[in-house]
Amino acid sequence: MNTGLSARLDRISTGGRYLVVPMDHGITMGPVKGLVDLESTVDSITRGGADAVLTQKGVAPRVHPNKNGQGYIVHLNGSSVIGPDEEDKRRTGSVEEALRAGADAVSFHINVGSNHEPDQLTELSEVTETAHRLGVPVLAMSYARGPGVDEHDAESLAHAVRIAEELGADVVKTAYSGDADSFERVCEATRLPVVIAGGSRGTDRETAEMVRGAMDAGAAGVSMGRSIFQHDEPESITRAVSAIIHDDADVDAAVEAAGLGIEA
Ligand SMILES: CC(=O)[C@@H](O)[C@H](O)C[C@H](N)C(=O)O
Ligand SMILES: O=CC(=O)COP(=O)(O)O
Repeated sequence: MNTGLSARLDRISTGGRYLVVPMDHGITMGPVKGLVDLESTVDSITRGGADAVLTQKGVAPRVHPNKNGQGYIVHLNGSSVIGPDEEDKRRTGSVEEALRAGADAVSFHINVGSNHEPDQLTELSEVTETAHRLGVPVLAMSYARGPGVDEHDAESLAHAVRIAEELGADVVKTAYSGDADSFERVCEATRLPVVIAGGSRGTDRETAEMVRGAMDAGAAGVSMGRSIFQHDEPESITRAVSAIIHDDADVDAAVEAAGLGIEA
């Protein structure tokens, strides 16, 4: 048994449920709302109930003093929207660097269906080998993304999450298919805990309904970035999402308990 790996998984989750807030978008999108004052955002979302925050290695010194003892994941590849091909995620760090940056886990993004899929499958496989040798869990961000690929098609998402398991990941994140019935098919495709990305920010109710639907379909939580870190009240929206993930709250109770009853 890999005791280091399971101990570290416990640091980024609560009772097998995951509320991870990724903030690696500084490479993808630049210093967007919520990422300029990263320190304050990290403090708010960890006070609101996030199990872990996720960033690229360079900003680790800005994360640690503000994460209120919660978990930390370092992301190991990236690309930008102004670069030649956003789907071409390139390595930005190693597992060893992530450990030196104080990570409890690493994450790696693959675009299943893109022109870069072959290289990304090899790289994810290499990352899981190194990480497991060092007792470090791997969160695979496995998207169905590429020319002619429907990013929300349940069959494609099921294939994407299955690839993550086949390559040795411990947790897999993918996009939500849009409803609980179709997302059940995605969760059934793998034994891994499945967490959903949020995508671009919607209303509070839309965010809560997406999380509730995913949990009803068998998901283990979220790796939700923009819907949380771009919110005017990141601590409150984190509380709402946490109520659904950690306390099985329904949408109305979660939104109201977080003080978000009136839609912004
Ligand atoms: C900006 C996006 O479309 C996201 O889905 C990213 O691809 C996911 C990831 N967090 C990133 O910024 O690379
Ligand atoms: O790393 C990025 C994610 O996990 C998802 O980010 P989003 O902003 O919720 O799509």
